[in-house]
Formats: sequence, structure tokens, C-alpha cells
Amino acid sequence: MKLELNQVSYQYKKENKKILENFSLSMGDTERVGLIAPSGYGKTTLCKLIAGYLTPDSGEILLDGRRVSSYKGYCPIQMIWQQPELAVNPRLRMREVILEGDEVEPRILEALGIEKAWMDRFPTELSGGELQRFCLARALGKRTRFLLADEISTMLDLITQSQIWNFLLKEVKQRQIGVIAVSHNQALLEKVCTRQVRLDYAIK
Ligand SMILES: Nc1ncnc2c1ncn2[C@@H]1O[C@H](COP(=O)(O)OP(=O)(O)OP(=O)(O)O)[C@@H](O)[C@H]1O
Repeated sequence: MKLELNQVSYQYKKENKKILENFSLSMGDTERVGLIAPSGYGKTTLCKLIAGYLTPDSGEILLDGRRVSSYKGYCPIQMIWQQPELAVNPRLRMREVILEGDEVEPRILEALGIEKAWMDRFPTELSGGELQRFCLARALGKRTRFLLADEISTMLDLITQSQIWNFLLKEVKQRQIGVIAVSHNQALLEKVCTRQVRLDYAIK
């Protein structure tokens, strides 16, 4: 599958500043692209646009030639958010949170170190790192073809961070899932990504 961004521009309505101007990117599902830019330059905004949470002011975002916004039901582009507590419904038990994914395989839960006892808990009864594992698992449903990983491991200690990225890398390579990774950790991006794109050039 191919993900294409053609001349995408975006600005938050109440602000004067353009976040993205005519930004283009084309990537395949065997690629892992690292997005680098200083804080506040629009990395999260770009991820939200690609995942369909925001609509570009102009330009288009296509998955195999079809507009991402035209996908109904499960979106093959899944975003993992920087703050997992904002990405889950606090009223759902973790068992139900996982069901929001696309038939997530039990082996994925196991590989991410999710303990069975956690399934009956509510999001507020887990640590940030534990909750993030659930968000990762939920995003790795059957029909996922691209993963947007926005600072997904900042709340994890170094060992857990490396375990989780090792698993993710193996998984996306095996299943041909393309990845866009955002991190201020340059060493991590170099290890994980096949190439890197600078976002600050997208703004004039
Ligand atoms: N809903 C919003 N309304 C108005 N402005 C916003 C909104 N969300 C983000 N912004 C602004 O848009 C700019 C880009 O934000 P974004 O979160 O995309 O940056 P980022 O590169 O991901 O930053 P960081 O590295 O700090 O996470 C920032 O100046 C931010 O203040």
C-alpha cells in the first residue's frame, strides 16, 4: 500500500500561523519515516491530518489513490498518541478498550507484556506505560496498514522502551505495516526508521 500526501496545507482556524504549507510525502508500507522538527512545528498536527482527525485546508491525503477521509469503518491508518490517558474512554474497562481495535490477536497482548489481570481494570487504574501498551495493542488490529507513532515511548523506562520498539519493528516488518514515527530522540529514530523527513522546511 502507498500513503501519499500531496501539497497539504493546514492552519488552526483561530490562529494566524500556518502549521503546514504545501507539504508532500510519499511512502510505501515497508518504509518507516521519522518526522523531525522542533517542538510546536506541527508533527502531531500532521499525524492528526493523516489519521483523519483533521481535514487539510488544501491538498490531499491518499491511501492507494483513495482519499483517507472516504474510508468508512475501521481506518487502516492508526495513530498512537503521546498521552495514552487522552486516547481511551475512561468509562471502559481495558477488555473493552481492546475490543475497539480490529480483532487484536492475543499474542500481541502477550508480546507487549499486558497482564491478564489488567484487562478488568479501568484506564485510571494503570500506569502511563501500562496504558500505552494497550493503546499499541489496540492500534495493531488486523487491517492496520500504517501506524503513526507520536512520541509513544517517552513515558517508558529505557529497557521497556527498547523491548516495545523491538517488538513493534518485528511486527511491522512481518506484516508490512508502514510507520511514521515522531520523536525528539534522534538515536531512536535512526534505529527504527528507514529514512527521516524534516518538517520545519514545510513552513515558510
Ligand atoms: N487545537 C489547536 N488550536 C490551535 N492551535 C493548536 C492546536 N493544537 C496545536 N496547536 C498549535 O499548533 C502548533 C503545532 O502543534 P503540534 O502539537 O502539532 O506540534 P509538535 O511538533 O507535535 O510539538 P511537540 O514536539 O511539542 O509535541 C503549536 O504551535 C500548537 O500550539
